[in-house]
Amino acid sequence: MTTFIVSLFLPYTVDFHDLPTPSRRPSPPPRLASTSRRDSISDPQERKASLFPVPTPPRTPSATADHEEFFSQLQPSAATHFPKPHDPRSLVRSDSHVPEWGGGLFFNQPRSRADPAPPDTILEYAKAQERAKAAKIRRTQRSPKGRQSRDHSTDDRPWGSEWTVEPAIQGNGGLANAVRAAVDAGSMGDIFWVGLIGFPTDSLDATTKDEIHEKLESEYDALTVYVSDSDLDGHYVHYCKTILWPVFHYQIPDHPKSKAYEDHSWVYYVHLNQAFADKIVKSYKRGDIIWIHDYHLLLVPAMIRKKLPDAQIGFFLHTAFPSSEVFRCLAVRKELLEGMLGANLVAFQTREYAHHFLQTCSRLLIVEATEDGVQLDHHFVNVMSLPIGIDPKGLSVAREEEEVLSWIKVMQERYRGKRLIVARDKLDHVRGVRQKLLAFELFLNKYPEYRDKVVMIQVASSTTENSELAATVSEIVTRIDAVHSTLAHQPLVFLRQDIAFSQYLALLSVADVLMITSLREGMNLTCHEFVFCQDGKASDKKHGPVILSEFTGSAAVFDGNELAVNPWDYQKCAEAIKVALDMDDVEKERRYSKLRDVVMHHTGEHWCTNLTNNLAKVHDEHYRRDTMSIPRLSIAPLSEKYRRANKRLFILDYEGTLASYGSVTNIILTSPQRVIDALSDLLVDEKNIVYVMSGRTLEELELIFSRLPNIGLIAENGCFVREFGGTDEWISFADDDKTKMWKESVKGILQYYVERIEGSWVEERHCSLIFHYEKADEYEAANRQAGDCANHINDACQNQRVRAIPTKDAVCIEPLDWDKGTAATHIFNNLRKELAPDFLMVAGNDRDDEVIFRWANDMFTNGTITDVTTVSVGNRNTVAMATLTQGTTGLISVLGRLAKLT
Ligand SMILES: O=P(O)(O)OC[C@H]1O[C@H](O[C@H]2O[C@H](CO)[C@@H](O)[C@H](O)[C@H]2O)[C@H](O)[C@@H](O)[C@@H]1O
Repeated sequence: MTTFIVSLFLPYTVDFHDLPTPSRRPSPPPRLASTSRRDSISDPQERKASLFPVPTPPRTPSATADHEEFFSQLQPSAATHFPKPHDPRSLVRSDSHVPEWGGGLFFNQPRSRADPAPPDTILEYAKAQERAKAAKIRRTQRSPKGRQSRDHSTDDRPWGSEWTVEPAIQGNGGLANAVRAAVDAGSMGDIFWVGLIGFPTDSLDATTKDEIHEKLESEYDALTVYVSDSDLDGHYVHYCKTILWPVFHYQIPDHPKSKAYEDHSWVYYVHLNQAFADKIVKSYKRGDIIWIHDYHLLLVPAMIRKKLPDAQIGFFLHTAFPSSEVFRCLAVRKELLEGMLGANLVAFQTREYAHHFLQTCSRLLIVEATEDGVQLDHHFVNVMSLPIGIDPKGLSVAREEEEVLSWIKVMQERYRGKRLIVARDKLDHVRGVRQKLLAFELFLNKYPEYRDKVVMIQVASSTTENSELAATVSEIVTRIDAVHSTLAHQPLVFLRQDIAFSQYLALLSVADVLMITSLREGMNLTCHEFVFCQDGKASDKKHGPVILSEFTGSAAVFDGNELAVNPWDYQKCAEAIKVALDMDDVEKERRYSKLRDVVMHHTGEHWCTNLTNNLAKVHDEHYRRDTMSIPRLSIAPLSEKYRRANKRLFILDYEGTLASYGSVTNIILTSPQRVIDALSDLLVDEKNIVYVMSGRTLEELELIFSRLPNIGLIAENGCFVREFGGTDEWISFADDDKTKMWKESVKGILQYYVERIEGSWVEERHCSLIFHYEKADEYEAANRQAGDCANHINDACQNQRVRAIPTKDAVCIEPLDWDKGTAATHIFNNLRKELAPDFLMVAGNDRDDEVIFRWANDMFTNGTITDVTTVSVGNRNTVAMATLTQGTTGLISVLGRLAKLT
């Protein structure tokens, strides 16, 4: 059994050695400040000028230039980008920030043969297509037979004779580190990476491609997908980067260029996704697990599902998932959702993104979405959230490296007496660098007393795609420098290029504050790395605070222990800087220990292992259900029974059966109006007696069903019954004194868990107690403790005739003697003789409905009721006679069809 980790880029690439390297430079060892350029200046005047440069004209601030030189002692190259440049399997940066795709930045690699300039209009696009076609024909005519791919119309260099496998610069470093950590810990088994090799490959001949494929497959457990340069360009540079990436980060592209491109680049997106699906299908063996990652490959799950109906497929989205109102702006939107829904399990970084996805499916695909997933016509797709994390073990080794330790010393010396605010972001609109600089500028204006004491070091690698943003940012940098720099101090160090890995770790270690102001971001592993590096093992203990945009996934996991900011609120961001700098040690410590707990618990390894376990579980449930012989509810025989009946009794569960789960006042995913309409249609027929059963209190049920005064109700899972026919009275089965006693004992136990699980709480109903932990800070830990809590109560309260049942995000404690089955018995026994039904239909969806299914099945087998139908809505294993996989919508439509029969 192998797990395929499918991601756009492999964690490996290839460096060709038969050509000169464009930007590779030998990496000098870190030098202490005394060896830096300005310290070598002997003339004191000149030295002073160098130390304290005067503000310079716009766009070339000298302060920055000075610092750039300082940091460029290890200017990024393959040798400085990775902690272990010659070990392709080693830890990499979580966030790679490659400024240019396919630019041959660190390695000798071919350039793209696709048309580099994105046409502005559809007309230009059509012309470009024509040109490309003609060029292809010319190339084919020139090439010798069988070697069509080896043509060099744009690049005649012979790529191929000598190359080595190197760690990839492109791609998702966080994913690579997480998988590696899980494999090393032995929790993943065999894996195969599936992805692109990280550069355009049209210039490679077939033999070289085969050789690379073979080496990566046999020595690096990696399957290379080859696509044409134009497919890759259209997919990545255009559809992904100009359409999906902005939209997923709440930036609706309305630039004319984007609009013109939308329809055309979609084709390339499809092609590339298909190439990935084909590769996986070809390599798949029964029992293999397929994990597809991120927004580049949204269509792959459904493409694989088409060919491999039983495969175990998981999909994880690393970016944010926007609200349905934003997602629906995409021209091709249903296809994207349907593509993702080919998986058994679709997972997100946070609950918010998962919830957005559920709502989007519900609204755009008109399917039923519950908290657990999406109910499609023939199957259920589970949806969950699980935040990715870093690899503390790997990072711990990396920061012990001599180079990192030297840089820590260098920086401590260089910035002695200053408070350092640091950040490393790609200069992309979504990272909010502009907003951060404006907030910093405001901070300097508002609090001049800090001007000489604070330095913000902002590393921001830019791309040509974002030249407008780069220019705007440059202006702000220049302004800050011109206004706030003095002879002795420059408060802003703005680096327009990336820094070496060792410098990055050193910077995180010596900083006082980290400031991240992304306008949206799936997670932000830089924060996690900062927290890890602040523990004082490699440098002085810092335990510095994190100023973090509330729009990042990391803010959701840090849960208020960061200094959360809205990046558009410059005033508040400026204040947050002050709060961070003024924070006393006790408060720092309090926050830091919480942040560190999160970082050390939500590691990449934990993420990988949990995703794999969850996928196995849901796949097993889906598969088991499919192979079980419980028939689907068949409407024709049910209609026949309905027609011939003289009196019909319906007992229908509410949440999860008639309506999706939700609070009484806020039922988001399914409107109860449809439920009310369906039930009132049934109630029109005098032959029908209808009861709704629920775990909710009598007051809640009265509220929900206020418009159906005749309806019978079963509240608190069988502890109360309001009889059919329009009475206001409730029959209570439980003894008040006994209830009071057991509640006292159970509350004592629950108190223990409430104190230990932050965010948990106890809801008291008339005859039951519910221990809720859906908002717990540490959800996984809470989940485990909830299991203990249930066992604890079941052991301790045996004599009090109560039981604790773990349900989703809660433990329900209720009396043993009263349940939906006993309520149904009561109802049936009390029906007057002339109302005795010869038709019974019971519908439920959860394990607490099994008892009433059993009761109803018995009524049929012992001949008490002629026609009985028990239906389980959803996909669980059940004793019901039939299942209804279309979910609540399916049940409502069945009831609607019955109500129309005469
Ligand atoms: O720029 P791309 O090649 O399109 O890749 C997108 C980004 O992927 C990685 O970030 C994503 O995954 C991270 C880990 O789960 C998460 O923290 C981040 O929010 C996601 O966007 C990669 O780290 C970025 O450099 C890429 O830009």
